[in-house]
Amino acid sequence: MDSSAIVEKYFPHLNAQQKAQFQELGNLYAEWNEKINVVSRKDIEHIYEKHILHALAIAKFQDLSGKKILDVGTGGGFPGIPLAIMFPDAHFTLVDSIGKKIKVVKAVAESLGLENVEAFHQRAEKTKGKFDFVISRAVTRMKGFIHWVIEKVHSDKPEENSGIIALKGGDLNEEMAEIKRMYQEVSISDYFSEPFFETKKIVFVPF
Ligand SMILES: C[S@@+](CC[C@H](N)C(=O)[O-])C[C@H]1O[C@@H](n2cnc3c(N)ncnc32)[C@H](O)[C@@H]1O
Repeated sequence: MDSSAIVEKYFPHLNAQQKAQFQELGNLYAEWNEKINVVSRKDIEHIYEKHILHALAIAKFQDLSGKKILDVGTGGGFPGIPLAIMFPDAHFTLVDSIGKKIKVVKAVAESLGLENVEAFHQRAEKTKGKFDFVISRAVTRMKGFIHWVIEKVHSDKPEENSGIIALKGGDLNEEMAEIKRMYQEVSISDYFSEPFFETKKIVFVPF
């Protein structure tokens, strides 16, 4: 398995607790993935690069300190769990429509002592509450996603960012042409130099 060194390379100011949590995270997913498949078997070797660091691209794009975040279709906890380690004073609600994946999320959060994570076996459409940001990776096309979450995004401070932050790959022109809203697209290779990120993007839809 690759190691948390790749996280420390791009986030040199982690405290001792965060370093320990990131170090443990790979082991926890390796163990849980034997029982419940949350990342593909071949990807577990590259979990730090392809899942953990990928999730943390959102931390490079947006400071989430103090924010309320909803991770829709979190699967085993991506991008929510790595971001919850990175932003201990932000609150994360993670939902997925598959119960056994949420079981993994809860177990991982508990093992790490993450007190800023709640996880629910729930469809996005049924999730209640208001959030500063809704985040996701690999769930559905943006048009349908906006429909699911439009009522759930709010901002107390209009001068600060709020909206959807999605991790996406490849050519997004066709998908994003379906939406009528303004959006911003950022290449993750602006932050991370590994070839894996060459085709990866962050899409921000402000609300
Ligand atoms: C390809 S997986 C991605 C999981 C995770 N975000 C990741 O990147 O590893 C898509 C996930 O979205 C979940 N999902 C799909 N539609 C959903 C919905 N309407 N509400 C909640 N979760 C949903 C699926 O159960 C699945 O776990």
